[in-house]
Amino acid sequence: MYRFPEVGSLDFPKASFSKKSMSSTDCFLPNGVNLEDLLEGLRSLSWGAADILMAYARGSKPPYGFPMELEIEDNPGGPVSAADLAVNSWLLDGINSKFPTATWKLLSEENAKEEFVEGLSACNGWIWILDPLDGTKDFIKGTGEYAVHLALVNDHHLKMGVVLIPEKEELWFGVLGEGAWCENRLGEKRNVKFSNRTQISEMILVASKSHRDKTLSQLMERISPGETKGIGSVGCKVGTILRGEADFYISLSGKTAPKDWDMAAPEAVLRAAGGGFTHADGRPLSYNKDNYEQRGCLIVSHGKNHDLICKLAEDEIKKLDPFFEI
Ligand SMILES: Nc1ncnc2c1ncn2[C@@H]1O[C@H](COP(=O)(O)O)[C@@H](OP(=O)(O)O)[C@H]1O
Ligand SMILES: [Mg+2]
Repeated sequence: MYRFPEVGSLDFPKASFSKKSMSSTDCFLPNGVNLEDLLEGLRSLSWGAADILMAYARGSKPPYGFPMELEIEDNPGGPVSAADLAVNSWLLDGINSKFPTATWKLLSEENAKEEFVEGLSACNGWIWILDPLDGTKDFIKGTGEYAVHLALVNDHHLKMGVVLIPEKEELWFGVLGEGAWCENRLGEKRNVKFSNRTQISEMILVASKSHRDKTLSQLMERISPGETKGIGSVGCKVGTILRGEADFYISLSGKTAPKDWDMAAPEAVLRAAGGGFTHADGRPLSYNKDNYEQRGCLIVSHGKNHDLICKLAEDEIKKLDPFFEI
């Protein structure tokens, strides 16, 4: 049986997807789950989610009986809209009904509070980590920079991820150790296309627009890339790297931190494609632990000079804040 590499091991598997190379027999999945059926189920759930979100984004009636009104609740952890809640229930119900016998648990940004009480954060075994709407602030503003994340984790290690970017008609899949690819609504596939830029002075850095404190701004300035772009949603930022439009992304926690559901699926797709996704000291991320926070300085890149970017970021952050926990 094929064993997937551990999270964080930068062994750069092949970047392209070949259907021939992937069979349901050599893929390590929960008992009774077949890879082809899983991919098919994820395709229909994802495009259904795209229909719901795009309807809300355009002010038209969402399908599947979800309410028309885009109500928005302002919470300390960020806004939650009717679109977040609709896609949350679409995904949770959909996974349960498509795979009724699978022995996995379901954790999503929207059910995390209840599940945390039940101790799901510490659970071993199979678990889906879902972000029904990543980039809610951008969704509300209407920039189109929003995504849906689904990641499958076993014993705290990533196995596969799906990142849907509705406004670009892109459905990215990544199976660790197998490869990553993009599909459109017709199921037409294309490969990841990383850029060839490796000189920091010509590389393009993407970062959050709405979570950019003084330390992150100073760090970005000190790293001094060729260009810097502010993009909403972690999935959309990683999408720019997968398309070769950008080269690396830096996430820095401050008073708040991104969570498992922000990082898990984008990491799975990027690493399955051969990219790098680590803390600046090279440590891998680990999922569904304690409070689901992904604190520290995270470096996400096309993988061609990941160690160099990490070293530079680590040195600079130590100068800016010697107490920062990388
Ligand atoms: N420093 C931080 N603190 C809290 N959340 C963060 C964060 N950086 C990123 N995120 C989360 O990551 C997602 C993308 O953020 P951004 O667009 O700023 O990069 C958002 O998720 P949600 O939209 O799912 O809440 C946001 O809440
Ligand atoms: Mg999110």
